[in-house]
Amino acid sequence: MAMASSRNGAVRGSMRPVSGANSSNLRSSSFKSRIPSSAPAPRRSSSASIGAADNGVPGRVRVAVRLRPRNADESVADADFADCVELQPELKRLKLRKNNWDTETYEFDEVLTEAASQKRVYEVVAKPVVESVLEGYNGTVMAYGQTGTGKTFTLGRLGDEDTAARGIMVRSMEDIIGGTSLDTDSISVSYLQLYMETIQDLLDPTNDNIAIVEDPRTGDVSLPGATHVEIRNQQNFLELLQLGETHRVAANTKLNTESSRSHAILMVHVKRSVVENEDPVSNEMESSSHFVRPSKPLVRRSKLVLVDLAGSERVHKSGSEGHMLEEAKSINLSLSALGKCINAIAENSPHVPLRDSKLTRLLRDSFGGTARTSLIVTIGPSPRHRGETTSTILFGQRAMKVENMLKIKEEFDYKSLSKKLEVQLDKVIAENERQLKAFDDDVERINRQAQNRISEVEKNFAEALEKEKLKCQMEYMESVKKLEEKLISNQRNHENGKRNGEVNGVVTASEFTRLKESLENEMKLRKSAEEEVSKVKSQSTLKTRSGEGEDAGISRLQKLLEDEALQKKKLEEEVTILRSQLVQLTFEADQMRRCLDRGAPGNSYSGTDSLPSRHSQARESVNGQKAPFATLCEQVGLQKILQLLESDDANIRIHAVKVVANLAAEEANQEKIVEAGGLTSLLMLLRSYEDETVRRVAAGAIANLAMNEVSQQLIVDQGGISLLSLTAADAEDPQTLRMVAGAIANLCGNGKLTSPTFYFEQETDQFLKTFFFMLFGRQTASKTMVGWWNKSVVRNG
Ligand SMILES: Nc1ncnc2c1ncn2[C@@H]1O[C@H](COP(=O)(O)OP(=O)(O)OP(=O)(O)O)[C@@H](O)[C@H]1O
Repeated sequence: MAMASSRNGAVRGSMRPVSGANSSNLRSSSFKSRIPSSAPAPRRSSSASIGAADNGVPGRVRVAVRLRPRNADESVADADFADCVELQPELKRLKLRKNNWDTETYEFDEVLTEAASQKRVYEVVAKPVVESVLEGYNGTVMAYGQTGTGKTFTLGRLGDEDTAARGIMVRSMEDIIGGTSLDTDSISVSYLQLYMETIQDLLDPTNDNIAIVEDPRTGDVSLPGATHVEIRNQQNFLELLQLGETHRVAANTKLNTESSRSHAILMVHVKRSVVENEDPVSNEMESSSHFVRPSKPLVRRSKLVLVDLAGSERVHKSGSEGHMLEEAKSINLSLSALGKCINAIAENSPHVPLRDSKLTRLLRDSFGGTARTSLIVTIGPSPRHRGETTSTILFGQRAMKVENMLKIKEEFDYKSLSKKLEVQLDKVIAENERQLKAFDDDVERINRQAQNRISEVEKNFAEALEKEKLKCQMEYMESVKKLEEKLISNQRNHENGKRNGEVNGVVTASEFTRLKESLENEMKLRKSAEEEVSKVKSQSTLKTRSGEGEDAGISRLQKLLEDEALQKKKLEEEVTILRSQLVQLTFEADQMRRCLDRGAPGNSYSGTDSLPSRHSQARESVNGQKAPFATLCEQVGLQKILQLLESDDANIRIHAVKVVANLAAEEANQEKIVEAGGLTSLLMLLRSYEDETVRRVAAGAIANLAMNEVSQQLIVDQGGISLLSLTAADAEDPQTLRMVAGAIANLCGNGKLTSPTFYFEQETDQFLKTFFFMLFGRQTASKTMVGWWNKSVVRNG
């Protein structure tokens, strides 16, 4: 391999001054403007991948000719001779002097004189191709010419000392970087040389035999073994170019001190993302959906191939020998294969010998393929190389006949689509997570509020419970205190009575004992109630601490509260009864005392033995205070006392009926008792047969009620007479009979009840006994009764 050296001017310095060039009359023209058919508008593919079968846009290979200025040798050697070519750039013509008197004229797409700047050369030769590459087409810019005519100068100069000297490679990359976006597009390069029919990697010299891979379906050529370097900026690229140049094979020949011995191929891969226009129909359909359909991403992959061919040479002129001769042969062979292919394509030959050389295989897309191709042929002015110049010009002329079919390679960018979908999915997931978190926060907040509310309710409940308990305790203590006071006062009275030797058994010791027991029971009940309350409270505290089953706890507490209320009600009933008992006892003691004072028995029913009488209505005490039963009635309530008549407890019933009987002795209460349903209850007790005392006292109560005119009619209406008669018939106790008789007497005494005959249809002994008592026990028996006695009872014996 020949010594590596720079061929791009970075080392060799700048171009020598143009000699003999007259550029003042040159008219600038655009290569692009002359190839309107090669500037197709970008179009969109309807398929995922656009193959070669798709309709393309015709695009002829454009050819420009560039004349190198005379070099130092030529200035000396050809000093007396005119250039072998004469350029007419304004006419895009070149006149080739065959000899002093004969010229041949050739037309090119662009004619660039020795004075043409690198910038102009780039703009007319390469820029249209670069623009096409940015649009998605493949493009090729190739330099062909005799050795030493300026191919590398045109293509490969870096211009690091003089930016004006930058060649096509550098300027192309500048425009590609400027025309793409780092965010959405990518640029990568491979730099290779075809040397002695092997493809070598200029970016990695160890990679020196790269295979050409052809896609049998599309015919696309690729070099998968080549190094691909991503380009992020121009500096990046310049460094790569320099690196590649150091690895390119060059040699010193007679015609070029730095003659390229290989074809250099720079491949620039451009991948651009384009967004397909939205489909309005599907957009409408999807507008109602929450899912935002991502725009359809497409990707266009294009390739710019910049080829700096090795120079064709006549070996006897270049002086190549030995290995260099082999190189020259190989170079000429590949260039000749390229020429043959171009000829075949230009002449529409059915066979194009692409396979004759690796160069033609590599460039199959550039000539007769889908790429936009621009060829610059470089020539020297020296008449000594007229033959080689002619050959170059003819090569260019044939190339101009080659028609390519430009096609965009466009495909769906699945990678980008998946990336976009991933981003969208991430957004949806993030949104979902945000909503979930908000929901959890809401739940937590509601839970917290509920917990606070429960705590508040529990606190209120505990407070209410405590208050209720205190109230109960206070009431209880008060009741007990009152009871005890009354009990003490009764005991005192009792003892006084005893001392006076007037005890008649009304308030017995056993009754006091029972009362005491009742009080003790009451205390026990109260104690158990208190225990229950503290138990409930501790349960409530435990429940609150554990924080479990608040609802169940609350309902249990409510149940306990209800039980407590029931218990309280019971206690109240008990208190009522005790009160009534006390009142009863007080009353009886008072009555007894009064009787003793008067020296005669009381004449109203006392709940014991006294007969009811109209004269016993006044129940006010001497000093004008209310009677004890009236006070009881006010304290306890008549309704409650009457309810006790139906109590399940016989003891309570007895006390209740006694109280009611005493109440009934007071005229002011009689109507109230009847209106509150007391009469009905008393009549029922009369017939209950359960206890003779009850019957007796009930009869006494009825007898008291019978003194009232309103009550009398109600007694009759409710079948009271019949009940009294029946009671009289089966009563064993003379006291009972006496009470019944009193009741009937009071009823008859009214005078309004004129048909009592039915009383006497039952002529039993008991019945007669009743009336016996009635007649002899009471002076106030009615005349009707006496009449009946005379007529019926006495007559019948
Ligand atoms: N247009 C030009 N203006 C000034 N100098 C030029 C021009 N073209 C070429 N040269 C000079 O001519 C010499 C040969 O040029 P270059 O090496 O580019 O030729 P080449 O065609 O690449 O040769 P080879 O095929 O042997 O590699 C170089 O010194 C270069 O600077």
